[in-house]
Amino acid sequence: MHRMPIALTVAGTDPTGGAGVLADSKAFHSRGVYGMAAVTSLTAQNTMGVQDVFNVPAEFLEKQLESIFSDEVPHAMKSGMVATIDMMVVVANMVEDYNIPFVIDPVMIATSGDALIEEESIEFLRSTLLPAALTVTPNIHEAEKITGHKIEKEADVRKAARIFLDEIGVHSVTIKGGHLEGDAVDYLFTHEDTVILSEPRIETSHTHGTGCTFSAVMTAELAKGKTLEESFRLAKRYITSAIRNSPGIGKGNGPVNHFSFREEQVHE
Ligand SMILES: Nc1ncnc2c1ncn2[C@@H]1O[C@H](COP(=O)(O)OP(=O)(O)O)[C@@H](O)[C@H]1O
Ligand SMILES: Cc1ncc(COP(=O)(O)O)c(N)n1
Repeated sequence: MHRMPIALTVAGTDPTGGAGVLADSKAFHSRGVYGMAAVTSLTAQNTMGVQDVFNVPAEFLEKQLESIFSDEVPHAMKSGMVATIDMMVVVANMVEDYNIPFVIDPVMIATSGDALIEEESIEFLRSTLLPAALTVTPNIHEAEKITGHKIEKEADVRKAARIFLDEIGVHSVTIKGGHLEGDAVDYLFTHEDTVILSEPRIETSHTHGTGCTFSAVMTAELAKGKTLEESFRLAKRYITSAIRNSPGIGKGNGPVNHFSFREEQVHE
């Protein structure tokens, strides 16, 4: 029997498969990791926007997590869309009980601009959930919302990182610069050092689910026992390939290709 590393995602669904648990599961699988998923919310969405959201009751999220953890403890986990404080409490309790690498993608708004979590839950996210993570992976808008500061250039990214590390008390923060101008530059800040990764910007509107996919790949690598920096570097290479080879699905902001990086490596 060959035991595979296991990664768990705690996130919402996107029935068109570009974001949320479906995207995470594809990313886990393509990295050779066995994927599990506990669903927080069902969304009715597509590449054009979010048409509706149905939040799972927090007690039922808890039941899903109990089913998983009483059977197998994953080697790493991530959270995506966690819409309410009650659901955040359930996730925070679970993380406290099991000491596994935990990546928080602080999903707040979809690429289309639609809100995905309750405004009141943001303070709870800041005070309780974020300090429990090994790393938190905000995009520029999420970093602005969490720190309360506008981010336009690298100096602002560095200031935001100080707030995450010194005031919020995160272990590390991975700030994704996909929404800034110029090259696609991402930053990993820990208390000890900073790693900056840059790739030329790809001219495309097909970036639906990039954040979900990026954090899922980091989680998959952590599940294999890779370091935070190794996981960050791999996720950057993976997402660049995934965006470059997007499958052109839908009428709006289409999804990325979760398998192109793997195919490139097979042919290397
Ligand atoms: N047009 C692009 N070209 C190349 N890389 C991109 C592009 N847009 C986003 N990325 C990369 O995709 C990842 C997700 O970033 P971002 O778009 O900032 O987050 P989110 O999907 O959460 O909004 C990051 O690694 C970012 O640098
Ligand atoms: C269920 C769900 N979770 C997350 C996102 C954000 O997606 P992105 O990765 O584009 O920020 C989404 N649109 N839907």
